[in-house]
Amino acid sequence: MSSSYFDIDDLPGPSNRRSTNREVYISAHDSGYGASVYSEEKPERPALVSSNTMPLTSIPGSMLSSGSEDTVQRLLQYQVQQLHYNENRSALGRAISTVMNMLKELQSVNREWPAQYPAFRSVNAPVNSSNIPTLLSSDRPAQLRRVATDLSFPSSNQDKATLVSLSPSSEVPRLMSSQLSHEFNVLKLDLKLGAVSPAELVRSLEKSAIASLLDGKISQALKHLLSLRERIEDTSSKVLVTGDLNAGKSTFCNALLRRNVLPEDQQPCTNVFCEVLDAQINNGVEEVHAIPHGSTYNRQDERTYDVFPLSQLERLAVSPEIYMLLKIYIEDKRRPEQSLLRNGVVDIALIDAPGLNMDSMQTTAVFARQEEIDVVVFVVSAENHFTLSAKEFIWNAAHEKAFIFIVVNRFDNIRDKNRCSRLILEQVAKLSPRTYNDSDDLVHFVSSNKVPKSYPDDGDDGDDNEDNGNGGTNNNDDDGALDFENLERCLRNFVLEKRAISKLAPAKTYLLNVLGDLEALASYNEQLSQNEVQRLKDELAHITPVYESSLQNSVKISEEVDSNIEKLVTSVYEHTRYRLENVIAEIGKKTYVEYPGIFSIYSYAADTRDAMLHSIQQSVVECEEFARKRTTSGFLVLQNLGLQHFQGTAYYTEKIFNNGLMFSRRKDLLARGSVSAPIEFADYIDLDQKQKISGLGMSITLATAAGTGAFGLPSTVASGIVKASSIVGLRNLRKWIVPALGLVLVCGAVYLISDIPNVVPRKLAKKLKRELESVDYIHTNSDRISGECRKVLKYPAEDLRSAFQQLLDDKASQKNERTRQMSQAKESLRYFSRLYEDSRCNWGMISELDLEGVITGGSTDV
Ligand SMILES: Nc1nc2c(ncn2[C@@H]2O[C@H](COP(=O)(O)OP(=O)(O)OP(=O)(O)O)[C@@H](O)[C@H]2O)c(=O)[nH]1
Repeated sequence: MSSSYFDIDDLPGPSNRRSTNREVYISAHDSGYGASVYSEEKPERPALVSSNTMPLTSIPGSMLSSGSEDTVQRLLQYQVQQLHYNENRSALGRAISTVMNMLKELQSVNREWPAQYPAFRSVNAPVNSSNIPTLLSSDRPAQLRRVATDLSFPSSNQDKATLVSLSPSSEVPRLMSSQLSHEFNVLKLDLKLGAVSPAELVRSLEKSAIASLLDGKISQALKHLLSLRERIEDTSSKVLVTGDLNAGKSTFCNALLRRNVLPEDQQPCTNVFCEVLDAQINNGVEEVHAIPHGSTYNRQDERTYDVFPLSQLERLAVSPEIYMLLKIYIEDKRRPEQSLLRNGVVDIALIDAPGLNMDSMQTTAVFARQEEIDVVVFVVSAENHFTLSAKEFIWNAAHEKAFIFIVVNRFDNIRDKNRCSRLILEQVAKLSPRTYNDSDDLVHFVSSNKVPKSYPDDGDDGDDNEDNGNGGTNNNDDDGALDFENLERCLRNFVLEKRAISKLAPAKTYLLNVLGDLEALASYNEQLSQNEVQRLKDELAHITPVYESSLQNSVKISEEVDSNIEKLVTSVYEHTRYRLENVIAEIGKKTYVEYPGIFSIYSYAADTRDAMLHSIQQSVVECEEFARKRTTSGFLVLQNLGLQHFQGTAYYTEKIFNNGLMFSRRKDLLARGSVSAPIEFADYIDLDQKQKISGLGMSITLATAAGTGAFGLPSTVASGIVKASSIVGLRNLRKWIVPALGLVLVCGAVYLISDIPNVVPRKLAKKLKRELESVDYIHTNSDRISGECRKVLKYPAEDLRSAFQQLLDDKASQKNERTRQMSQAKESLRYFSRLYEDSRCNWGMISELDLEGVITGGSTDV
């Protein structure tokens, strides 16, 4: 039996190499719930969908013993089918868990490192990127696959999309042109904003905004997977019976149930959807649960429905204004192989829909599209053939891939049965060629009111086996019963087969779509991560040597700068010391001011002292000037170093050096008046012993010379006097001593006074030297001047060092940042590679699940 009974010719064409292959899958496996994805290579991973052995529903011994060989064989087939169904169901259940875990992991990864999302470009949109031609050069037409489990076809104006990169061309993954040129299904972002194309939007949106949109999509997918899991775990199956007004839908349902449950009338009588279920579900109690509009039915909660006895059904079925659905629990006492509701394999619920008219059409169409409806049985009156509403409904259903089983009822009223069936089949062929091809299984001509009921007491009016008077009957009752039995068998098979498809196929298709999207997303991000790792590697390869050489330079230059500054400082110190030592050693050795005479000796001394101090101070100024020059040249050397390494960068800025500001704070001691050398009386007289003696000797000599000279006595006379004194005796000598001493004193005084011009400079020089020595003047000044050089040069040196430090800090932070990014990119690469492999592998395994494999083919085998 084919998998789909209506045309799939209008499915979109293949979109790319992989999609092309997937199309093979689609055409072979599409069950009307959207296309699938395809993997060329067989997965190598351990089987996600390993065989599972669900216990077979045991066949009651009574059935085996009481049933015919045919019945036993049929039951065995049901069991095998059920086993296959269970295997697929549990495999899909596990696959759903696996994919949910993958999605959850992606969600958490995406929150930490936003995943990149490829942009799609409409094939009609202008191409402006240089990498686009490769994307468009593919010889396949772009296409869309249907999204998720949505039954509707994509409209013709839906985006036909091709992938384009949102990254710079250097980062364009190589896979994009070949493998990613399809649009996402489940994880497709809803990017529609006026005239802006999704591709432009993707490009313009922040990475984080894309990530949060993707996050939302993942959450939706997780939710949907949960509902799919619930769906595949649901063991029941729902059959919707619909058709024209008065076609005999209720009668057909009753015939299937072998019991008059639903109200039948020549007048339209079913206005509310009636769902007939096995009373076992309702603890074996036969009753009606009428669900009012707006209420969500929960059998455990009586507030969600009203309870009525079965006898009230006729009244309830015509109260659409109060109730939207009637759940009718009835007991089917027939054997499982006969019962439809409780057949030992699957719990089937029959839903009798109101007859189709313009009002009910939409509602029924929506109802038929519901996920839980596994099969739609369309009842058409053999007398009326297909009405317009019927054609419209079947046409739409065909396009929506709902599975339709056609029952041509009231066949007993037809005289020329062959002509009738030929005409009806011709109509079916036009409406749905596939259904026509399988018409043996899918189109049945019956007379529902001729089916004998097991419960004649259920309000049966007794005309079950009689003509209802609507026309003559040429139908042989036995033939009719056989026809109906055949219909039942086909319907049962059809339900079982379609249940596998309607319940499991959406899960399979959705999983394949999610995995296809994950694979594409992973592949894209894997490639981006690879590019990122390579880019970071290149950057690190560039940054690391720069950092290391900057570090070495920085240490070397810092040491050089320190040593050069110290050399300069030492040279300035030594120069200053040498200069001051010389100057100080020389003071007192020359005449500084003219001696103005005995009456101005104080000013003479003061002027001499000031001149001496000035000469010292002058040399200090010269030393400072020398230091300024040396410091300026030192500054320039440092600045050149800075410019050499950092010109044009923000690390170093050129500065102007004003050496005139040097020594403005720390003044020379003399300038500060610390060395004052006050003038004292002693500064005029040199009482030094040696000087004194020599002075006195000199004065005697002078006195002698003066005496003799003054008194006109020759020196020989004087010595003669001395000799004479020794001859003349002490008395005579006494007469001479006083005048002689007076003479000596006068001579001494004359000498001292005359020596003042010499004594003052000498004494002051001595005094100054002593005072300068006491304050360690030479060292202090040398230290002050050289220290100022060090202090001043400290600033450009610091600037240079800080420039190096900033450069190093920058390089170090760049290096650290790149290293951090690298580890992230590697982590991301690992993750996306794994996601890619897992997605591919799981996709391959799920795609191999054959949901219909065991079906033995409708009525022919059973
Ligand atoms: N002769 C004949 N009459 C039938 C057959 N099936 C149903 N009827 C009669 O057709 C009339 C309508 O049957 P219903 O089962 O109420 O039809 P329906 O399609 O459920 O009606 P609405 O739901 O109200 O649209 C009843 O009088 C039935 O007895 C049949 O196979 N042969």
